[in-house]
Amino acid sequence: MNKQVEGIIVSSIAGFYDVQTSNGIERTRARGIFRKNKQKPTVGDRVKIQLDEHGMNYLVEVYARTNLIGRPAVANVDQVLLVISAVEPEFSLQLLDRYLTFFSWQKVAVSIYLSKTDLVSAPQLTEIKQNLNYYAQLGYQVVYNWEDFAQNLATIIKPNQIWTLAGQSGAGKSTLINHLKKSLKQKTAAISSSLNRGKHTTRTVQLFRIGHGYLADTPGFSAIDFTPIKINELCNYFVEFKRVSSSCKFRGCQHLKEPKCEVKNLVEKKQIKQSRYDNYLLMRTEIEHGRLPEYLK
Ligand SMILES: Nc1nc2c(ncn2[C@@H]2O[C@H](COP(=O)(O)OP(=O)(O)OP(=O)(O)O)[C@@H](O)[C@H]2O)c(=O)[nH]1
Ligand SMILES: [Zn+2]
Repeated sequence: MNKQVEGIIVSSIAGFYDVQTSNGIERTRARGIFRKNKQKPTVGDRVKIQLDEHGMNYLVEVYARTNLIGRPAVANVDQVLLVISAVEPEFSLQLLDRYLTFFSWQKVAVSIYLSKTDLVSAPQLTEIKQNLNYYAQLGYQVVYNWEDFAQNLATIIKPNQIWTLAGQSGAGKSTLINHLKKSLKQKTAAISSSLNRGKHTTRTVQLFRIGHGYLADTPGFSAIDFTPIKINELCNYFVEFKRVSSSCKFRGCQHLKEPKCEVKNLVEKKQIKQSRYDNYLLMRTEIEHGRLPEYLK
């Protein structure tokens, strides 16, 4: 008898998909129907598989995705661990706002990890922390110390959540993954040793089990493009603008030249950070021109 079970694709190699089920990992192949429909099963996809006692398991259904982000792509990302460096590359609020806006649009929660704190002076670090405090107050988790974070990861990552890393090139994503992998070695060993990989197969991205959730093992992505965002919706992805926008006089207020705008009012009162507002205007211009600035290509 054939049995159908559900699971999550944790890695894909040369046409095979490894699916974590409640009974461990099953190696499967995709049915031809996926190729015909130009639907490419992807790591992170929630799927239904058919187990065959003769050893050929098939992936029979891919459930609708909440999102598909990164390079290599991961589906159904719940949370991004955004790596921002204190220096090399220089700490940038503009960059931070770009990422936060992009992920807000993609309906992905974000935790912020500040890397390279060891390379800046105490006053520089204090200034950066003051800036990041604003974001902590908005509700973003801010992490300064990966050791603490690694220790608590199993409880921070909720059951079946999928986490991935993002951040500028050189920010320290690979370094962080390596730290985390080392400190989680015992817990992640199960997946790696249960699969005997061919030597010359191309690997894409693999999900590691952490507690009852998953973390992608590759750095995710550095460049983002939010020019597909509709310009009139951009303000909804700035969480503090969105929260107060019902107090603006006009419905659908874009917080530009409209009278009695609560966002502008709070910027003036310094309750909304000036740089957030400035970056909002910059992103509007960018969407209008429909292109990525040179330095992010
Ligand atoms: N001193 C110090 N160096 C760091 C830290 N994190 C990363 N680095 C260094 O910064 C450089 C870039 O780090 P990576 O981890 O390769 O950065 P990445 O984000 O994976 O970069 P891409 O692969 O280009 O996207 C490496 O030389 C790291 O050793 C840190 O916390 N402190
Ligand atoms: Zn307004």
